[in-house]
Amino acid sequence: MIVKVDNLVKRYGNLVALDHLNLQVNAGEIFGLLGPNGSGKTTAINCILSLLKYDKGDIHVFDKPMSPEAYDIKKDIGVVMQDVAVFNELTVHDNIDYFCGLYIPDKKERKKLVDEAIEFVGLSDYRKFYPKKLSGGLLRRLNIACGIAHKPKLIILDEPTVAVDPQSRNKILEGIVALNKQGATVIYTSHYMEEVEQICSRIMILDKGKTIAQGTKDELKNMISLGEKITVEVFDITETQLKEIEALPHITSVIYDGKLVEIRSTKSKNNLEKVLEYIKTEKISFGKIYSELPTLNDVFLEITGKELRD
Ligand SMILES: Nc1ncnc2c1ncn2[C@@H]1O[C@H](COP(=O)(O)OP(=O)(O)OP(=O)(O)O)[C@@H](O)[C@H]1O
Repeated sequence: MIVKVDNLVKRYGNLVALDHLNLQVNAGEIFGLLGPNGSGKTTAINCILSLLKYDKGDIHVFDKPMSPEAYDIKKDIGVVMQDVAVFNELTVHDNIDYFCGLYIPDKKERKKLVDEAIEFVGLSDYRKFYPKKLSGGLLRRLNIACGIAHKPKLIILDEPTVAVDPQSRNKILEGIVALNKQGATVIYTSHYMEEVEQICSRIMILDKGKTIAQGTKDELKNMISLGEKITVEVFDITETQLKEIEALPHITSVIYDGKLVEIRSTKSKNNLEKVLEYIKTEKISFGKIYSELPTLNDVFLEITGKELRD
């Protein structure tokens, strides 16, 4: 097991930031820690890294007890924190070289690793740039290169795409998948459910310091009763017709905002067909009609009663 956290409790004064958290990360996974702001993701990461003291619990990394002095463990971990931490006085190349040098003393070996990292995050054209001259997205990519250049076995990324342009975001996500394919185990925290769905092999959803669900994205979606959401663009529909749609088999709710009818149903075959049949029989004129499978936001919504997004 790469990381094992048992019954972790962390309090800040009276606030319980982590409430008996249990977590296991297996070799080769991209493990996603998904939760709204303030759910405890960063606190969990900081405890795993022994950056924070905690009130109760056990943490093992690479099957060894983690502690602030566990340097043999730390050398195999690459960390990319939420706030960019690079030296403004050093160029892109020299920043990466500096951080890589903390782990790799051999100059020749380090040169190869630094060049690879620069190439990997797509900063080849910016090697001699100072951080102040980089856009937010490029700066994040530099931050990532500094954390991963020494090819650690475990890479922990805490919300690496916050406030990043779509091009850099895609580059970052592709890079994480590539690092994983090269053999690194990854812990990825985010409050963007789409990203977590896209790259993570297993996901834990946190809320208020507690695990509310975990599994693959399909397992998570199977935990809830929502089967699909059907949306119909309708120009004119009566209250009675909306009630009749709601009374169709497997339909759990119908909401109309004056333009779109949102129909939620439980898991069952032919829901869309039945809705379409009704609309045709009633000669209701409609524009677009489409069906969507549940998202991780729906999972969060059904379990907690609130949206994942702020
Ligand atoms: N140093 C601190 N002192 C007091 N409270 C803190 C401290 N750090 C975090 N908290 C609180 O602990 C809870 C968990 O915060 P944490 O930063 O771990 O959440 P998060 O899921 O990482 O959120 P975000 O995405 O906003 O970073 C929040 O209520 C936060 O306000």
